[in-house]
Amino acid sequence: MDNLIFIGLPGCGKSTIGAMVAKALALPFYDADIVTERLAGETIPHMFEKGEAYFRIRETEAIRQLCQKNRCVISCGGGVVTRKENMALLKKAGTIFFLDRDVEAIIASVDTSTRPLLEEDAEKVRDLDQKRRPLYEGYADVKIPVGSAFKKTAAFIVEICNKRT
Ligand SMILES: Nc1ncnc2c1ncn2[C@@H]1O[C@H](COP(=O)(O)OP(=O)(O)O)[C@@H](O)[C@H]1O
Ligand SMILES: O=C(O)C1=C[C@@H](OP(=O)(O)O)[C@@H](O)[C@H](O)C1
Ligand SMILES: [Mg+2]
Repeated sequence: MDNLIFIGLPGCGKSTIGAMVAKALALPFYDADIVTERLAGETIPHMFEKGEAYFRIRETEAIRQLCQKNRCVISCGGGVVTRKENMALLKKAGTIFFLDRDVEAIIASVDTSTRPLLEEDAEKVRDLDQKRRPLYEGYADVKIPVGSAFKKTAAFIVEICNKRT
């Protein structure tokens, strides 16, 4: 309960900004992708070789475990919104922040080699944006615009959190 949870497109800054926010608020930080890799004992690209469905099952196991935590910062993988089960768990576990970064900015900077769904083609972020935007918007408690300076975005989120407590 009472966790800060980040969702949004791959490359929008969830992992980086989540870690910054956790540090500033002196809260534990968990990256769901890293927890998934640790639980499964294999990398994300390796899991995707067995199919996206296999990765999604492993991802849900990580989300289930993370949702037991209290007062932590949790950065999810971009596709967490594709399973209702994940979002039912996360909704109960804390406040959901949708990090909304311009798709073109993501395409210009994202590392495709570690993200199997982008398979060396960052343009695929456009399709993901079309499919997932309604989900990100629908599940968000708070929508945060992300500019080029992640530090500023993190500081803005910290300010919101400090005002709430
Ligand atoms: N401090 C920063 N300021 C601006 N852009 C950054 C910074 N750190 C990383 N990036 C860019 O943001 C992209 C996404 O970061 P990441 O946190 O991994 O996103 P996500 O976890 O949402 O996929 C990276 O590809 C990188 O180009
Ligand atoms: O958008 C997606 O479906 C995915 C996003 C990735 O996380 P990031 O959003 O941190 O890149 C990772 O979970 C996996 O490659 C699938
Ligand atoms: Mg990430």
